[in-house]
Amino acid sequence: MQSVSELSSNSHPSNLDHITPIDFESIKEVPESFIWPLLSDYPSCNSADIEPVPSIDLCDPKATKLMRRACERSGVFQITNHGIPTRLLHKLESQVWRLFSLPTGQKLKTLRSPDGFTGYGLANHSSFYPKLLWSEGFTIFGSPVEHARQLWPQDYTNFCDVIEEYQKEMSKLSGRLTVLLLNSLGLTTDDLEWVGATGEINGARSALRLNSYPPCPEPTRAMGLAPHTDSSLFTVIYQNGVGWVTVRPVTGALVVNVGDILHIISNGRFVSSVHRAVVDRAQHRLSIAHFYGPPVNAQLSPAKKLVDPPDHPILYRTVTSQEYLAIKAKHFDKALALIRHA
Ligand SMILES: C=C1C[C@]23C[C@H]1CC[C@H]2[C@@]12CCC[C@@](C)(C(=O)O1)[C@H]2[C@@H]3C(=O)O
Ligand SMILES: O=C(O)CCC(=O)C(=O)O
Ligand SMILES: [Fe+2]
Repeated sequence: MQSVSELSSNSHPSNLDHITPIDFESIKEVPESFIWPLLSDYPSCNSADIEPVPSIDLCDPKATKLMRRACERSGVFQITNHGIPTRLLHKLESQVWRLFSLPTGQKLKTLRSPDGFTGYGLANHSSFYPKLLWSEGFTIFGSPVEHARQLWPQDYTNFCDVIEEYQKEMSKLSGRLTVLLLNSLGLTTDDLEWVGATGEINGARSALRLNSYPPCPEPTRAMGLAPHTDSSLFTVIYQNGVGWVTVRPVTGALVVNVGDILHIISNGRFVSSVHRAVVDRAQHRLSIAHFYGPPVNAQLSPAKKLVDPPDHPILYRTVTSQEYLAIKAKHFDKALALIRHA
């Protein structure tokens, strides 16, 4: 995969093009602005050379050991026995279809603002790339009721109820995952002042990102989401099929990837996985990503137990979550380098 800097340009046009998805209903061919430099990492037809992402059963007594190995190697794994009801996943998927199949004009009523996050639009990292993303998305922080009322003035409660139920389930699952991931580092929840005993984060800054990747006539030349790492502690993703370059979906499984913040807390031991989303000629792919993150005022620094010079020097200086998000929003893939410990 090309490095992010190879793909990105010096100029960062922040015009509306990098916020407003195209009208996929009327488009018949891929405009030049969506054709990326030849991508060397499009999933090859033979899946033999695709390193399988480990699938971990959360009830397996070896779960923490398997997680540690996956997080040290790639920063991504799939989970089964996660306890999220299948009928909820199906209800969620049908609400997400319902949103993205609205007429473009209707969706554009909730277009996110240039320096905002919530609402309809291209992923924020689009502005770091000269080419445009073949995708559309919708970001939710807390309740989506304001935007839902604009999308469905007469009938918005179903959407809000399903989103709320999913957010509650994701918070519980994220608490379980936090305990397991900290244990896999030899840490407990006491090592992080902003995490409760069962892994829940008081005042968590969590977000839901709904992603839609319509069928694309030139799937090997377009980009669904450009290479990036997530700024979360970790992200839990439900996908309806097709899958990433290395992640072939196991039905019913959820994908977990390590975010920048867990990478910092692990003092660099866990990989914050660079990932991207591919598109397909025939399939319309959806994914729902839940970003689990600390409160904005949380002090982020490598856990003391993991700093042990000279073999394990401290890699990052302390920043608040808010400071890190601001550095990431401005400097994107250079954010971690900018907070390296002198
Ligand atoms: C809570 C988050 C996390 C965000 C910003 C905000 C809402 C949308 C998320 C994403 C989703 C798509 C990739 C990414 C890189 C992007 O551009 O928008 C993510 C970003 C981040 O993880 O930094
Ligand atoms: O669509 C996917 O599977 C990737 C989503 C993602 O990486 C994101 O929303 O940050
Ligand atoms: Fe991501």
